[in-house]
Amino acid sequence: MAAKSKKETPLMKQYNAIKAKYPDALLLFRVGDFYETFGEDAVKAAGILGIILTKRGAGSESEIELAGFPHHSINTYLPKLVKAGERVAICDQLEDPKLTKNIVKRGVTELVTPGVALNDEVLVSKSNNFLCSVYFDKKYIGISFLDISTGEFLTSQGNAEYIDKLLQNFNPSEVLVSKQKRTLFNETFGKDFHTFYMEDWVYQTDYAYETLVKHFNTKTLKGFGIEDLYEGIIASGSILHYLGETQHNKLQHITSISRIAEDAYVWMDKFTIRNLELYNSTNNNAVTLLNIIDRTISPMGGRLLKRWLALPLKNLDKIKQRHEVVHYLSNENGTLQKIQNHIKHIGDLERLISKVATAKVNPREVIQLKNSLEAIVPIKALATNCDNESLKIIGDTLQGCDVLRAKIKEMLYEDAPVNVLKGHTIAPGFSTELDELRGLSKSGKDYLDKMLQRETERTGITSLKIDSNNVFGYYIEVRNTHKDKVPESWIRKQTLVSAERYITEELKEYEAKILGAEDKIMAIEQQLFAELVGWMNQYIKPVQQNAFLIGQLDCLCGFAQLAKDNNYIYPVIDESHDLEIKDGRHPVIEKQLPIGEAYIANDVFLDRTNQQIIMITGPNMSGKSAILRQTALIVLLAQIGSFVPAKEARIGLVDKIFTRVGASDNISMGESTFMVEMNETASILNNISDRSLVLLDEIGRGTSTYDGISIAWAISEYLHEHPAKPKTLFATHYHELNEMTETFGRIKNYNVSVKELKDNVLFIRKLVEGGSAHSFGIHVAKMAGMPQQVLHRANAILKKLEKSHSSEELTDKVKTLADDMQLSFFNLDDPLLENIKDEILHIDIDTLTPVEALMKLNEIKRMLVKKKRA
Ligand SMILES: Nc1ncnc2c1ncn2[C@@H]1O[C@H](COP(=O)(O)OP(=O)(O)OP(=O)(O)O)[C@@H](O)[C@H]1O
Repeated sequence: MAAKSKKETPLMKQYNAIKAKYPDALLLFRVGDFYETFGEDAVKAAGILGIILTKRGAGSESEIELAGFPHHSINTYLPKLVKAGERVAICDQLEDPKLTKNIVKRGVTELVTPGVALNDEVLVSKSNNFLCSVYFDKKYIGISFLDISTGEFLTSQGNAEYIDKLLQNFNPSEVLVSKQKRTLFNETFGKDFHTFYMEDWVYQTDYAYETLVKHFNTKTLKGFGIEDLYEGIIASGSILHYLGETQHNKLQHITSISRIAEDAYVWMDKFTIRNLELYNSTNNNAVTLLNIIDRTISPMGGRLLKRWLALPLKNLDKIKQRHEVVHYLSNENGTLQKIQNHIKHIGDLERLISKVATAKVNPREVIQLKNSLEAIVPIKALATNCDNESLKIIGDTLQGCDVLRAKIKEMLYEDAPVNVLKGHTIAPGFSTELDELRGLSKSGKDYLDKMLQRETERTGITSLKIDSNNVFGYYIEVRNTHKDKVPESWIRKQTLVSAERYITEELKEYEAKILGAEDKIMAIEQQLFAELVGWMNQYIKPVQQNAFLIGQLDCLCGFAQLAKDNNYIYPVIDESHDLEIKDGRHPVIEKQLPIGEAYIANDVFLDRTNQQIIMITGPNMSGKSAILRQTALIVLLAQIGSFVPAKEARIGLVDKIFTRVGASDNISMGESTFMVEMNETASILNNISDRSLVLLDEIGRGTSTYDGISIAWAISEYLHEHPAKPKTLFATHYHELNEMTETFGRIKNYNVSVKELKDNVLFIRKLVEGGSAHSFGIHVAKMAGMPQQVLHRANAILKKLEKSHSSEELTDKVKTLADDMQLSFFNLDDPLLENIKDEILHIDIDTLTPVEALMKLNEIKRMLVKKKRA
């Protein structure tokens, strides 16, 4: 809020006027060498940054909270504010304070928000930082994503489920929504996103279209293939509008917009992405698939791999091309190593060139850009000479950018500084004027050295020193012991404890030359550097293209490296509907096992004629979920172009992967867990295709046993009878479902084998044909340290239950058993407990003294301790 007071100083008046324009941003107000915050902003900033909160005009009527930091610390403090979710308006001095008698003109030069950041400290190198905009229309929802730090701009449209999935995949840092759709957005997509609400008028077709064609300088949007995306266009236009509002007007690096083609990629809904823990996990410490497979070296590769993982391919040729490159590179170790070594020297090309476009690049970064492009030269040569078509194309398409590199080399010192004002930016030989001034400045300094020598000899003062400070420039310093030898012509300027400082006519003359030259040098260096950056803008597209190609190459090299390190194989991928995995492994679990423990590989075969649905039973912890997930992950890895953890794999192209895990700890949005589970499952049943892979893990367990069995049965039956005949793996505790094979020909029973020992089970973890007779939950309870009495009782109940056959009988049994349980709480089978019970019942409380009571208690305790030791 703006600070209000009757006695407003001119500065506060200016502050309040600017703040009123940015009411929802935290305003950093430049005053001299400081950025100040006032009022509520100051309270917030002090809290987030841990800086001191003081008061301006303390005690007076215009008292207001104040917190600030030195302007040069902006890169330390700004990211902290943005990471804390603040929108930060940076208000700078727009004129040189020395040149005006009035109050300095100030204005907001940039509005930094979580989705619009170019600052290295805010950005994570291997992650995109997407700003997103969502537009709700009657039929579809439009969405667009823009990463201003890399220039990527994408759009799409679809139903709520699809948009939800995209939001999950792209994980935007900030989502723009029209003010009027605030509630609708929260209801549809939840409240986890950092949202900003814009005026409704921004979301209009004509305005959006105009904004986009104006930005791209085209007549239509046809060339981008998004012309018919009515809702997508509105969402995209609104993003550009927002960038304008936040003072981001240098956007030449946003060179195109592309459509996220829904049909081109494997459909995975958000539950599946979550369940498979592809790149996020509900458990922060959990290792994700991305952690295991990411062998990329460059930031571009890291970001692209995430995208590939979110959008696995459905196009057979494209998948095969990637596999062929991985195959080639994993066999050509020398080439792989060489390419990877060169990639190590490539910086974040995409973000560097974006900084060029936004004029935020510094000299050192331009050198980095040049060196990165230099590292591409040998990569281009290696790829072009490869014996693989796709690599050759990458090699041919990579741009040498010779002129750009030569120009940077010609213009800049190799060790140019971060700050152009530090000097030593423009290389010698580029500008005659600059070289002359540098010569002058240097000769001026040489002259001073000579002068010092001459004066020392003339005066006989041995400790004579020439130095300079900000107050009176160059001076000669004489220690007190030699004061009497100072010539009369010298003018005394300053007296220190042990020395005096003088100036001379000659000294001042040369000072003017040196300082004048230095000021000019600085101005010329700044100007030439700005010219270079402006000139570099013509290279935005080729550099972006290089960045993309290097990202691809990096991902493919990463896959080859992964295949070698983790023993992955070349999967066969075809148009069939079969899925045949021999000795498949879970890529993440196999890496997490304790040393010495080997992952037990398993075969899985599914088709649409004989074995469409596999019903997997087995005790808890036996590895059912692992088999389900590894099957999905193997398919997914194959379709992003990677090799897979198996001995052999033949995969008929999959177009949708669904996984559902029965609700247990899955409570969300206030609905009952069972309801959530059923909703999620319903969405599968409504979307299946003949190329879908469905994985159901303990579906139905969120309700009572009989409900659960009935629902699981009905779902399996539906999937079996559905004309699409989707390939399905169903893990369940309900061994009753094994009976389905009698009626449904394409359902097959398997179980994850275990060996039953006397009173324990040994997990073999092999998937074998056949159902299992009962659940082993009690054994797991034992392993978990459940008290003996409970285990004992559970076994007794289980035995009785297993004897029953009809469901009615079963229900009756369960009921009587429950009654039994209540009545006989004390009637535990343990003879010791019986003894204790007797002891207690025989105590005559009326005649018992306190000491006797304690002794009795001690006796009981001893009985128990004895038992425990035995
Ligand atoms: N094939 C395997 N080889 C080695 N260890 C395995 C294998 N499969 C699973 N495990 C280990 O066993 C643990 C339990 O596996 P998983 O969660 O798949 O069991 P589950 O049968 O689904 O259990 P629940 O029914 O309780 O969900 C895993 O976390 C993993 O550590």
